[in-house]
Amino acid sequence: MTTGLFISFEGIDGAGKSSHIEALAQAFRDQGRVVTLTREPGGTPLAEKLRTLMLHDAMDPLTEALIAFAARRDHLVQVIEPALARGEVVICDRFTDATFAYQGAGRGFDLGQLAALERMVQTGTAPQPHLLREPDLTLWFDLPAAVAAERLATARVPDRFEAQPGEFFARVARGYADRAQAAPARFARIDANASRHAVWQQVVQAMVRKGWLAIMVGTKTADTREQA
Ligand SMILES: Nc1ncnc2c1ncn2[C@@H]1O[C@H](COP(=O)(O)OP(=O)(O)O)[C@@H](O)[C@H]1O
Ligand SMILES: Cc1cn([C@H]2C[C@H](O)[C@@H](COP(=O)(O)OP(=O)(O)O)O2)c(=O)[nH]c1=O
Repeated sequence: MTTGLFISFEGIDGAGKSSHIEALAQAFRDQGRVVTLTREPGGTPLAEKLRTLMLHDAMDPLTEALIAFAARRDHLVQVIEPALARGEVVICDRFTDATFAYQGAGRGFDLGQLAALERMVQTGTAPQPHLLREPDLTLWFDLPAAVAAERLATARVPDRFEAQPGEFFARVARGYADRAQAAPARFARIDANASRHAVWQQVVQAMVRKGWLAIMVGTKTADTREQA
């Protein structure tokens, strides 16, 4: 049977992830793979309720971190692990790196305690009892906070996170950089300060380097898909 793949997209709000997630899912489908496209917080009925609370209700950093991990546990058990067991490609808009970047670096919550929660929540869900479930690859959309803020200024009504000041996103961006430095084999850095087409090319190259997509997919860009 085909081995499942777990791919996460990460980056500060406005980095441009959403523009490419569906295009990547389609590229895998074009090559005959079944794709589960999902997101965090969210991905199950319970986790989507927790997402609504997290994005709109005021709370302290510990509550925020616990809600993120509670939603993640349900998502892992109900959706991610079963899809990986079926050999599917799971593409997830954010995962645990977001908790380290937003609740850790952004809000200042203790990173050691987050690591303990990560172990508790992400161990024991996979068939291998001691495996800490993590993405096989994380596409990190790296963009200066000031550029992301310019992009978001006209884009949409801000939620609790998007309404944060520039310094918050500068800290979150550093949080992502620290996570990437700590696990370089898992991260593919995408220079998000480029045209949509150039960003898409980098996404495809990251997949080709892993041997997960054939090179021909790179001829289809997120732009051409949007126009289709
Ligand atoms: N490469 C790019 N260059 C300029 N603007 C972009 C680019 N990619 C996305 N955008 C725009 O920036 C905003 C945020 O993009 P989005 O994909 O929603 O980011 P994210 O999902 O990372 O928060 C949107 O208005 C989008 O149209
Ligand atoms: C997964 C996760 C997301 N978040 C935040 C980051 C985002 O601001 C927000 C939702 O992410 P996202 O789905 O990217 O929002 P949008 O649909 O507006 O593009 O939740 C955390 O703070 N901690 C987490 O663990």
